[in-house]
Amino acid sequence: MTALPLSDRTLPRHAPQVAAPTYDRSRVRTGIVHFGVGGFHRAHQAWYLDRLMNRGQALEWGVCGAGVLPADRRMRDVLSAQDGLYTLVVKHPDGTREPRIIGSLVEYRYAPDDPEAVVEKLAHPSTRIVSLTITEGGYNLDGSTGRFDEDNAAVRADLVPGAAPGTVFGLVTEALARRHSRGVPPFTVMSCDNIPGNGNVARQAFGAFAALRDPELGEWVGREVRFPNSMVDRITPVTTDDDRAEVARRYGIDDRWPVVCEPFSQWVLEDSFGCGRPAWEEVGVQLVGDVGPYELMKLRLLNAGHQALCYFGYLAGYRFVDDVCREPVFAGFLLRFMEREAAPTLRPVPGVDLGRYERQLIERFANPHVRDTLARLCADTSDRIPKFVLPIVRDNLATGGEVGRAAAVVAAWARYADGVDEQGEPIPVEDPLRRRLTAAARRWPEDPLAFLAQRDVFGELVDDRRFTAAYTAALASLHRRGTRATLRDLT
Ligand SMILES: NC(=O)c1ccc[n+]([C@@H]2O[C@H](COP(=O)([O-])OP(=O)(O)OC[C@H]3O[C@@H](n4cnc5c(N)ncnc54)[C@H](O)[C@@H]3O)[C@@H](O)[C@H]2O)c1
Ligand SMILES: O=P(O)(O)OC[C@@H](O)[C@@H](O)[C@H](O)[C@H](O)CO
Repeated sequence: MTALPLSDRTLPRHAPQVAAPTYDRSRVRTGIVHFGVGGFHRAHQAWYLDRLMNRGQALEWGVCGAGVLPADRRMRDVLSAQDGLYTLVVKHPDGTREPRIIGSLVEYRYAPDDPEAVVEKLAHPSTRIVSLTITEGGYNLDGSTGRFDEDNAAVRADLVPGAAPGTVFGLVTEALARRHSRGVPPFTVMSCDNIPGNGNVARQAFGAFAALRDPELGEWVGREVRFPNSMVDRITPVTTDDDRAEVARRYGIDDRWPVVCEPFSQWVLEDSFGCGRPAWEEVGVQLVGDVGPYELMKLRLLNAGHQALCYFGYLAGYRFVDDVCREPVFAGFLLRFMEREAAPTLRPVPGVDLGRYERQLIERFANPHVRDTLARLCADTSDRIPKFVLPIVRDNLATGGEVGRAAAVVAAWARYADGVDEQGEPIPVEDPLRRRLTAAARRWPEDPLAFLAQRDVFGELVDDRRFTAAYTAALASLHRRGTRATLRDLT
């Protein structure tokens, strides 16, 4: 089958083969500006909106994507060639595929092309929500103090009076300032990143930036802007050339950037919006007063669980999540970590059986068609382990709970950061702190605590005897006996 490019013009020719928007896209107006259009936004929020639009609702809640980083130029080019359309392929564990062309993303702006246009888009009263998936590192908070890093060069450049804004903070704050002076109510800022208290974190980051610009503006942002917390969940791997080829071969769509994901999807959202919101509850989103218990459950079981799998798996020579997860020694360790260390730190979650949730996670990770890579999970660890794993350790240290498996996860990161796997293959460590991490990791065995002594990452953990004993034992075992033997002792 010859694949046909995807655009509004070709949509009627694709629609008979693949589910496609049943709504008239020319009637969709933008009500949301989303920063960080990557795989996840397109598999999750944009999908929920598309479902509403297919029911004839939410046509005033179309998405205008926005990018600020050089890497976003590619998204700009693809989405402009495809009129914002893309194919989402849901991959079921039995091999069934569910393709759908998503139409809720109707505009895209790459901020460096025209920052003023992005600011005016944000300042326009029709923009009522600004949503974010800018990654854990995107909030520019210092890892050890949790404070907004005002020494960041891009942030400093955005604080120069009259400078064209380049960061998400500069763009959003300039727009809020204009709305304030024009008497337009502020939009809601909705973080959809995997961060404990993501709304609170966004409030802190945007509030701090606004206060640095103008204390009165900072005070207004803190008082008037809503920052709902949320728990978001759908495993969305990085799109590969094989995914593109498969979409062309199976569905005849020449899509330059499709998205693949698992069937499971969950979104628990704090119902706190200043200027209205789409009726997301009609398509399965849980709108609640307190997201806290759901969010802790997901971050400490799923995301920390990913961390409890990925370094061990990678060191042992695996490259895909499902392959590791089908090996009893790795899956057994993961289950024990969840049951004995993560779950005891959780609050009761309304309507959820945690044991079932844990087993379901292992089934989700083991889906052989999603082909999520360990490399994706192993990237940017210095932004992940402190947010997903260390809070579990701190809670357990405080209550006398078990910490041996979490200590082994941290040791596995140290062994991974060393840069060579158990087969002697080099590891392409991707982390903003890579040089320093690798240098510290390579000080083993002379200085077994060198890695953990990085207080900006681990805080006070290096001073805790119970934790350091478990950590040094696991690290020595990983170096001397390897992952499998180490994990066997811990399951
Ligand atoms: N992929 C998943 O399975 C998944 C699931 C749940 C939640 N999430 C959340 O979504 C985030 C993005 O995941 P993804 O899979 O879409 O990744 P991705 O790499 O496809 O997209 C990340 C986007 O964030 C932008 N970004 C990164 N740093 C930024 C910064 N400093 N300022 C502004 N924009 C920045 C990038 O330019 C890109 O547009 C994750 O970090 C996580 O918090 C992802
Ligand atoms: O995307 P991150 O960096 O927050 O974490 C990596 C994965 O654990 C994460 O993307 C999960 O796949 C996702 O949170 C599932 O909903």
